Amino acid sequence: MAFVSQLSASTVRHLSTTSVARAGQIHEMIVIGGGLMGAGIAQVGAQTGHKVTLVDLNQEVLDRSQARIQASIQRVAKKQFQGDPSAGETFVQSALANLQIATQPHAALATADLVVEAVVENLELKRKIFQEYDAIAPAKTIFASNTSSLPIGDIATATQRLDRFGGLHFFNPVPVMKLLEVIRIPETSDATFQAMLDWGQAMKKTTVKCQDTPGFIVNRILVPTMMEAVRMVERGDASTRDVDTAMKLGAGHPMGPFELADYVGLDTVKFILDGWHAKYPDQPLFKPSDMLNQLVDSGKFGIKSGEGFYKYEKK
Ligand SMILES: CCCCCCCCCCCCC[C@H](O)CC(=O)SCCNC(=O)CCNC(=O)[C@H](O)C(C)(C)COP(=O)(O)OP(=O)(O)OC[C@H]1O[C@@H](n2cnc3c(N)ncnc32)[C@H](O)[C@@H]1OP(=O)(O)O
Ligand SMILES: NC(=O)c1ccc[n+]([C@@H]2O[C@H](COP(=O)([O-])OP(=O)(O)OC[C@H]3O[C@@H](n4cnc5c(N)ncnc54)[C@H](O)[C@@H]3O)[C@@H](O)[C@H]2O)c1
Repeated sequence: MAFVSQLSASTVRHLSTTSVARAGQIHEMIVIGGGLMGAGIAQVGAQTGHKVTLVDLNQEVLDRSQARIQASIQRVAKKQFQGDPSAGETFVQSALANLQIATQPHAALATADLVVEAVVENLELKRKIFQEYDAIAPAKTIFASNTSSLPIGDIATATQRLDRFGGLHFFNPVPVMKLLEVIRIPETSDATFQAMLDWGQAMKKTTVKCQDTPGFIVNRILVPTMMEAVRMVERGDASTRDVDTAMKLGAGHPMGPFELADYVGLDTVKFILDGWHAKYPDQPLFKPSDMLNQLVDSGKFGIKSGEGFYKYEKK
């Protein structure tokens, strides 16, 4: 991350106290990673009146994120302001005015109350980013990861601010899914945890609290269910299509497990599965899946690449 190294420590004033942004006082936020999740988090932040800076590796990726955000805000406005297009347009324009994009975070980091990281599911990358941000962020800034499967504590120890570190786990698609899991590590201070919960409410999400336990709440239950679906197909018990149909019509899920995997992104699904297999090698459910590996090896990442378990029309 050359851009962070370019900063001299003296360009950003470090506060001498370790007080965090007070509860309900998170106004300025940085989202690192403008992919599926980061773009959604940035969008909802901007829609709910936060000053947001979205950071990614290059302008091309950021332009794609911005286009996705614009299209999604339009959908939200159409739904929320049915029959009042002028109010809808005001909503869209004020949300967009709250959103900046940047390949370098330093200007925003000088005053940020919160940094939410949503880069690819790779522990070393997340640790490296947080270590670099920690050296230049003010003391008040709370750091949080949107990781699906990595222990928050393993990411947080790259920083000197364990008391101001937590997990903020959103669900895909962020503008639609109402849940936010708020995770604390043993060192997270009560003030930090409360600030994250209050922020979740300001983001108009329903928050649930969880300790730093594998998969938090949803993925602890969802991942084994999805893996059981893979094992069924591998054994030849049923087809992917029939498993999906069964779970939608018989269990009331909006998407079947293979549709959901394509929606999440098979590259991300593989990161999660490989990580859990490395951590729990004796758990047969998390053993690598040839079916999944072959798709990822051939660049079939699901909806985002146009093909995964199913084929999709390019948007
Ligand atoms: C099996 C393979 C391998 C398994 C390996 C195991 C590894 C497991 C990996 C686990 C991954 C975990 C990932 C993460 O940590 C946790 C998650 O996020 S899990 C995912 C959670 N999400 C879901 O479960 C989504 C379920 N699906 C739905 O709810 C719906 O299908 C949908 C996505 C909302 C889409 O609904 P549809 O009705 O199909 O489609 P519409 O287009 O009509 O949309 C409905 C409604 O929503 C609005 N909308 C949809 N998308 C957006 C958007 N991006 N922005 C704004 N608005 C959106 C749309 O306008 C519609 O509104 P309406 O018109 O109805 O008012
Ligand atoms: N996809 C989901 O359904 C989902 C749901 C909840 C949580 N998550 C978690 O959210 C995180 C992001 O997942 P995603 O699906 O948005 O991934 P994604 O691949 O869509 O996006 C990741 C983004 O990170 C950017 N990036 C990579 N390295 C970077 C760096 N050094 N600095 C800045 N940006 C960088 C990439 O360019 C990309 O735009 C992962 O930890 C994932 O586990 C994913």
